Amino acid sequence: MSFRRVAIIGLGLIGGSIGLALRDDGLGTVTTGYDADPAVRVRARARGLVDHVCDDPGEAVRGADLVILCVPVGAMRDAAAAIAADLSPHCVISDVGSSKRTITDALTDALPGFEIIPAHPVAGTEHSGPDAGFATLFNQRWCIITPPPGANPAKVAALVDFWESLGAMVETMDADHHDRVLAVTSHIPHLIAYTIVGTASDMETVTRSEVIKYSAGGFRDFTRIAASDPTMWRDVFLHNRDAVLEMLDTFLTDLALMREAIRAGDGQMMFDTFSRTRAIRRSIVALGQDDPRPDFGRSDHK
Ligand SMILES: NC(=O)c1ccc[n+]([C@@H]2O[C@H](COP(=O)([O-])OP(=O)(O)OC[C@H]3O[C@@H](n4cnc5c(N)ncnc54)[C@H](O)[C@@H]3O)[C@@H](O)[C@H]2O)c1
Ligand SMILES: O=C(O)C(=O)C[C@]1(C(=O)O)C=C[C@@H](O)C=C1
Repeated sequence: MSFRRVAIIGLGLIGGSIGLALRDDGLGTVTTGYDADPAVRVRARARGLVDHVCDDPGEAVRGADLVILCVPVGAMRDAAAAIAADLSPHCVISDVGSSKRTITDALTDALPGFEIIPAHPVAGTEHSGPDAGFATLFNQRWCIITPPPGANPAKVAALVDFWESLGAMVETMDADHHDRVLAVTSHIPHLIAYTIVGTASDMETVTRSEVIKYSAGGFRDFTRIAASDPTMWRDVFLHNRDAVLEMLDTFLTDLALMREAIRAGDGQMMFDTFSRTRAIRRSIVALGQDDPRPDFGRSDHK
């Protein structure tokens, strides 16, 4: 089976990118969309993010065989409740949220009896909103699908095909495992970036102008990540709390070891750690999995 009519709820970076990618896929998929913010709907129409931008969530999902919720993690339950009465009984409900356990539970509660197959494209930028999306966002990027136990295998396979048709590489895993992995690879890195940029700008001995003036190197890379959407990231930390706290404890233990090495002048410990992490970066690049976007991975990106 393949999805002929796709409804996108939330027309920001991720929803808009899905719409644009579907427009370009040549498969003739009909797309509809809705966003709670009227100004976003205006921009979505102007950019042609979907074939039909609706002013009502129910109208957007009527007749759809795939509905993808592309709203902040904390808005998933309300977005699901708003479409419940208008869904076709056969349709698949999915999402793109950055954490998976609490979303799976919220969607199962809000939409009893529907086929819910959560997903997370591990692709994004620090930009958000309807003008931020682009059709190639998912090319060669992972999309993790977390089918709940008992999910219909044919519908899971159709969702895998759907994401592959957008250019993504797909992996399936359990929602709790997803949340622990992403806590380390995405959520804590964002927390570190938000914190270090905040720390630097708060320091009394480093004026704001010095922070800006000398931010050409590593700090500049942190500022890109720390510019990510505050609503999105607040929700991620509220909803992936347990996994983030667990991984944060491990990170803080390692940071304390590093602090002790610096205090004790243990150059060998630092050299060994930095050599190990350099090897990790080099293996990512060798696998061709550093960022394929042409303007990323350079020190002069915006
Ligand atoms: N930004 C990233 O890098 C990235 C990557 C992968 C997944 N995600 C996930 O994708 C989701 C969307 O993120 P984004 O970056 O596209 O955010 P965004 O801010 O660009 O877009 C979200 C849109 O949802 C709309 N919205 C909010 N509540 C709504 C509701 N109840 N009904 C309808 N519309 C509603 C907002 O008006 C906004 O336009 C989030 O769950 C996020 O965790 C983000
Ligand atoms: O490239 C970026 O700007 C991102 O932060 C994208 C990123 C990530 O951490 O990799 C951010 C959150 C998502 O849920 C998925 C992707």
